Amino acid sequence: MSEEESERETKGLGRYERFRGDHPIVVEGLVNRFGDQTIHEDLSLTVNRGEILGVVGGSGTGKSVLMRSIIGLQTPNAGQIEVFGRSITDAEPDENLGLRNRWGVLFQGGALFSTLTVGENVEVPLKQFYPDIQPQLLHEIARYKVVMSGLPEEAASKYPSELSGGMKKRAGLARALALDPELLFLDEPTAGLDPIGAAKFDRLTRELQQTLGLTVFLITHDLDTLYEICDRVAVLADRQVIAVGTIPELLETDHPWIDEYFNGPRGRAARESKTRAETMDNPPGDGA
Ligand SMILES: Nc1ncnc2c1ncn2[C@@H]1O[C@H](COP(=O)(O)OP(=O)(O)OP(=O)(O)O)[C@@H](O)[C@H]1O
Repeated sequence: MSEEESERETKGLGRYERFRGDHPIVVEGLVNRFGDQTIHEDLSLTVNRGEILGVVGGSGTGKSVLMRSIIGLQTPNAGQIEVFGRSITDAEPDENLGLRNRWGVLFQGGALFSTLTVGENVEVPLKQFYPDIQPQLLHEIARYKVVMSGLPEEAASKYPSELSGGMKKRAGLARALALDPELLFLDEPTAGLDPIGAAKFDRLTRELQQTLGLTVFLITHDLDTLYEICDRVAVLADRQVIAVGTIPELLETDHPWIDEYFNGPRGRAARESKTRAETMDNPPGDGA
């Protein structure tokens, strides 16, 4: 084995290689407890490369804790988590797995540094992973990510307090995209946005996923988002992922929470809205 091959064997993917496996995230037998409260018990989930996976569940079912476990911010009590084929759970908290620059995260609320401009916020991960980068290049990359996230270029010099809720989400997205990730984690990206802003954010997510070849792990309560852009949906309930599949597949399960969620008034409205949009795009008799 050459030196290069042996290094790859121990370190995993080289920085400029893309993950070619089918499943960038594999979670098996995950257990998370806080005191005597069990959040996850034997939870398993496999994410397919290139998909947008919606993650849903009632409040407090542990969607954010699951995301935090996958990105190594939460040490589980038991179980295995592999990201890009490397174990997150076996690693020491500070161990450099060569993975953290391969994913981007949009936390709930954006989690921007309030004393930094939007551009400077985007520069933070760039500086962390490329400490020798030239300032001019740093600014240019940051501005590019700002524009890519659907913000005007001038937004780069604004502070988070000067932005609307929707713009803050886009700024958080720009920072999540800073390092050209292969995997994007979005925690309730459309929460607090008006329906038009939410629909625009959904479209942006889909466009970015398609053009950049991203795999997206998307926690949401937004039924329209699920219908519009998610390839599959994972449902958290009873401390586990109780079902994962396309929405039609989920509708065939007879779990009461899934039934109430998708067949309740909001679920029906989202489905009808999706059907209406599809009918307008492909009117009957248009396919001849
Ligand atoms: N660091 C922590 N210490 C103690 N309990 C925690 C901690 N983090 C999360 N929890 C608890 O774990 C449970 C799951 O939290 P989590 O934020 O993952 O839920 P969620 O499904 O994302 O909820 P929501 O949809 O309301 O955002 C909650 O009861 C929460 O209080």
